[in-house]
Amino acid sequence: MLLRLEDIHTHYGKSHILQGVSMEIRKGEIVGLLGRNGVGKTTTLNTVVGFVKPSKGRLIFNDRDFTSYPCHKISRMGIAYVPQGRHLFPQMTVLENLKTGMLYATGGDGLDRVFDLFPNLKRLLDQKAGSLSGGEQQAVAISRAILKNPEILLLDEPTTGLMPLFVNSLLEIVRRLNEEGMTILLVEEKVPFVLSLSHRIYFMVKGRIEHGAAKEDLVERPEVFVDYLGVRP
Ligand SMILES: Nc1ncnc2c1ncn2[C@@H]1O[C@H](COP(=O)(O)OP(=O)(O)OP(=O)(O)O)[C@@H](O)[C@H]1O
Repeated sequence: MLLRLEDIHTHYGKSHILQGVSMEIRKGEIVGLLGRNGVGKTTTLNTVVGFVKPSKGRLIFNDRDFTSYPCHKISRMGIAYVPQGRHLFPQMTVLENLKTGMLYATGGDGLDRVFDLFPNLKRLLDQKAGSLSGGEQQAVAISRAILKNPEILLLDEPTTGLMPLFVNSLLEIVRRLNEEGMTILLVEEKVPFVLSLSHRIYFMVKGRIEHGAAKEDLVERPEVFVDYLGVRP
């Protein structure tokens, strides 16, 4: 098992947001995390990367308990995050943004790999990140995350604000990263996107994982999506 969440409880002040989240992600998988707005998907990712500390439960990565680790140590361990909204530095150039991802770089082919995945980035290096299109910004955000050569990449709503053409190329990029060995945890509201990519999907309801199933099982039982999300895939 690469990443395991064991009975995770997370609070924001007095609000008890995660109420016992347990899930497992095996090496090499793409795992989707679905749920209605506000059930705690982003909080789950924020808890894994150490932005917020759980009040109860354990986080395990490669058999190591990292529940109490600070963010930078979690990042260095091999967990990368592309947050919702991308969080680039808009006034900095693309290259400067990428360099922030190289601070803790542990190896890999660095920028060559990024240009291989996103050839267009090469001619945008001197442009301010804030001037780029949504698709280009997403490319920078993903590139910055994978420069650390992580074992697992957490993606939060990566298709938000992308034109359909970019959504398709993002799908191919995520698939390719996975084929090259990267494990992916994907939070995304576009169900067809998640269904197309994921090997397994977890369904979250009010701060808990209520259901988890392999993609093949879900394809045959679309009513599961209605039960947990209120939509058909
Ligand atoms: N910093 C915060 N302080 C207090 N409450 C928060 C904070 N961030 C999120 N919440 C609350 O925690 C709950 C879960 O939010 P979260 O963003 O994890 O949900 P989500 O499933 O990712 O939903 P969405 O798809 O809307 O992003 C929501 O009720 C939200 O209002």
